[in-house]
This record gives sequence, C-alpha cells and structure tokens, in this order.
Amino acid sequence: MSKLPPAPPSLNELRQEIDSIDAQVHQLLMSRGDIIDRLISVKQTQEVGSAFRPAREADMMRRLVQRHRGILPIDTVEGIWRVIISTFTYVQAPFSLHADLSLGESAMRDSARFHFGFTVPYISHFSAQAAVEAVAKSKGDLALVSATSGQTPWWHELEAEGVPKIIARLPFIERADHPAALPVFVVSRVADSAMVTEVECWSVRVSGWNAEIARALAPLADVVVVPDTAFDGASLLVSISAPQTFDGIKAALIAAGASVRSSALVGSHATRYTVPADGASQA
Ligand SMILES: C=C(O[C@@H]1C=C(C(=O)O)C=C[C@H]1O)C(=O)O
Repeated sequence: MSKLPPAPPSLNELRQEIDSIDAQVHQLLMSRGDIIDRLISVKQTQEVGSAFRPAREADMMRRLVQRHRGILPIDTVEGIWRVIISTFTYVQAPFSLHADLSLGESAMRDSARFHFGFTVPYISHFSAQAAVEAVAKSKGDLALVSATSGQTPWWHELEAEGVPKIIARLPFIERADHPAALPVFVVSRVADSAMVTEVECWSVRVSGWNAEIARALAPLADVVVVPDTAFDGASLLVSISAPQTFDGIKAALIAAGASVRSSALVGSHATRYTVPADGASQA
C-alpha cells in the first residue's frame, strides 16, 4: 500500500504563518526603536548638525543588496530600508528636506520620498541656491540638488569652513530601472568623522573654459559646469575618484589651456555602487 502524500497546508495555516512573521517583524522594528535613546547619548547626536551618518548608511545599503535573495524585488527591499533608516535618523534629531525643483518636480519628489519616506518634512525650493541656503540657516537639515546639472554655481556656498558640505550621492545603489534614479547630491552639516571620503567633490573656478577643455576632463572626472561671467570662464563642480587626484585634475585643466582661479573641497561621498542587470554587484 503506497503512502498518501502529505496534505498541503490550508490557506488558514499559511495566513497564520504570515501573521506570525508580521508580528515578529513589527516587534523587531519596535526593538530597533528602543535602541535610539541610548544611541542619542552615546553618539551625542545633538552636538553636530545632523544625525545622518553617510558612511554608515552607504555601507548598510551595500550589505543589504549583497545579502538579498528571493522573490522580493530589490527596489522594495531598498525602499523599505531607506524609510527605516531615514525615519530612525529623524527620530534621533528632527530635520527637514529642502529639495531643489528647478530641474523638474516629479523625479526629485520621488527621490526624496524613496530615500527619506513620508515622515521627514519635505520643503520645495525653486533653485538649488535657495535649498542650500535653507540648510545653511538650519542646524541639521538636508538639501537635495541635482548631481549632474546646475543653473547656478550653488556649490560656492559650500566653500567656507564650518558650512554644509556634499555628504552623499543618491541613489546609494545604482542600477538600470531604479525607481528613484535621479542623480542627487545630499548637502548637510555632519561631523567630520561621519563623512565618507571615497569620492571628493571640488569647487573649481577657471578662466579660458571651452569645449576642448571639457572633452579633456570628461574621461577623468564627473563635472557640472556653469558659466562664470566674472572670470570669463566657468564654475565647475568636479567629482574625483581614486586613482585620480585633485592635483592630477588641476594639471589636466592647465595642460588643456585653462587657468585655475580658485579651488575648494566642498564635500565627499561614497564610491558609486552599481548592481548590473544579472544581480551581481560591483563598486
Ligand atoms: C542609527 C544611527 O543614526 C542614523 C540612522 C541609522 C539607522 O537607523 O540605521 C544609520 C545611520 C545614521 O544615519 C547611527 O548612527 O548608527
């Protein structure tokens, strides 16, 4: 006599399993919240501007993607953790997001909501300059500005000591079809020790700027350019990753015929991290 195969679980049993998992996930989130009070005192969150720790967050997002398996889309996992991390940062020290909408509203709003959720207050500005100025006047607010184009050299506001700097580039995890793919710089005031310095962002003012110089620079660094009438030249925001160095970029600019009038480090961020279509990730 052959044995009957075991009966499949009933729908009710499967739903009980899901309810039990949901209760555990919720319990774990509440336990995560219980750590915050202790974290605030150990980390001295109140003393620097923002509780946002870009180095830690970039590392957490990379590890999340590396360990992910199964049918849940990576977009969903990334979005859930962005909301968890941002909201926990917010409950440590409330902050607002100042988004520059001058290059389009919907993609910027999607980026803000995907990376920071709906609890963090969202404030619209009609220029990058205004968003960055609002952050400069605040203790720990964040500005979101385009990382690839600009209408004004807003990064001049970041040149002095003690002012906000570029602290991150979003999305943390780049890939084709990212639901919030707009390249965005996050500008804020954070503790120096919390900065991730893999990619340096330099404000460089040059005279004698032309298409040939732009072509010489293109393979060496990512550059946002706006005309600078005062110098009959251009204001550049140059993102430099190893093995390139600022001195190397400066030498390339001079060799191509530009004069470098001034330069200042205006921030830094984690190395861009890309997940190719087949799922394996690479720095
Ligand atoms: C919890 C911290 O503060 C923030 C919140 C984080 C989180 O919720 O995991 C991580 C980094 C910080 O932006 C921390 O510094 O570890």
